[in-house]
Amino acid sequence: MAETQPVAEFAPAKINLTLHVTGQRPDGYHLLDSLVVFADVGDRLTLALSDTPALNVTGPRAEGVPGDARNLALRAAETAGTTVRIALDKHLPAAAGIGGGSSDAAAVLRGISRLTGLAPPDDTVRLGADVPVCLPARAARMQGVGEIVTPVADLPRLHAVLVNPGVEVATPACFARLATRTNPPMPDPLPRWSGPADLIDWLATMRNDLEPPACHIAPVIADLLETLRADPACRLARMSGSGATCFALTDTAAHARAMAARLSRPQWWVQPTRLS
Ligand SMILES: C[C@@](CO)(OP(=O)(O)O)[C@H](O)COP(=O)(O)OP(=O)(O)OC[C@H]1O[C@@H](n2ccc(N)nc2=O)[C@H](O)[C@@H]1O
Ligand SMILES: Nc1ncnc2c1ncn2[C@@H]1O[C@H](COP(=O)(O)OP(=O)(O)O)[C@@H](O)[C@H]1O
Repeated sequence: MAETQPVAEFAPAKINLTLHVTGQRPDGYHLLDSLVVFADVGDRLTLALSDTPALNVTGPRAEGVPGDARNLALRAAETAGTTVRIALDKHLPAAAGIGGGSSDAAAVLRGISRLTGLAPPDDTVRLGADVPVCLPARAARMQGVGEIVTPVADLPRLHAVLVNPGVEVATPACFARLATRTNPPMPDPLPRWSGPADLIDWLATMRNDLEPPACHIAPVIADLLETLRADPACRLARMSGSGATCFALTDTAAHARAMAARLSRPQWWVQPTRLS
């Protein structure tokens, strides 16, 4: 098969504004209720249909990312029953609670759909719990173990700083340390927020249930959250996913940029961003 013209896809960082763990299935997977948004920072992929699968990982965060069949980008193509050549320009820290691998997998599935004209496979949760929500990459409520994705229309756009303190937290270890597995869900239906300030006030009454276990596993996360909350521009600080990346919400883009400059540390990944 002659290679097709490559298509480009952006794989944005996934942020769990809330992450409520509401139960556990008999197979051990946890039931979640999470308000998920996407950042304007992320990985960049190009892919083309080809005879043999290939993956080239480059970019500032390429180190340590598997370049072989373990990579979720290649596994996504396999799930779609397609052979592609993928160039992955990695900007997101891995194993960081911002769904880098899942967002790459979703970007591959979107790219393959554009190349073949076929719809993505149904059962994408098998690739990873975050893949279904990363497929549309739009603000959504995520439930079940990740397979139930309900778009949230008109979510006010937020300004934020993302900070990863340079430690990896293993997702299973984080779930395993939960004190309780049956915690209250978010309200149903979700409220309609009048604007960013209203949304932030409401978020302050919600939770990330994985934050206490992650802080126990990696106390540097608790220190980071304390630093974020002490900053004059911070309206709300919380961890995303199973960590260790945390986000601080600010009133304006200028505040996010100024806060990011104040937070610069050698081992930290710090990004001002917009979430929507
Ligand atoms: C916690 C979340 C929240 O969005 O984000 P991350 O921290 O990964 O970004 C996700 O549910 C993670 O998604 P993902 O990383 O794709 O999960 P998977 O590969 O399917 O699962 C990794 C491991 O996490 C645990 N797991 C994951 C999802 C879930 N609903 N219940 C679980 O108990 C299981 O121990 C599983 O073996
Ligand atoms: N494309 C990818 N990018 C990053 N990590 C990947 C990728 N494919 C597989 N992995 C593996 O998946 C693990 C989880 O990565 P990632 O999806 O970034 O984290 P998280 O689930 O915490 O958001 C990493 O430890 C890495 O070895």
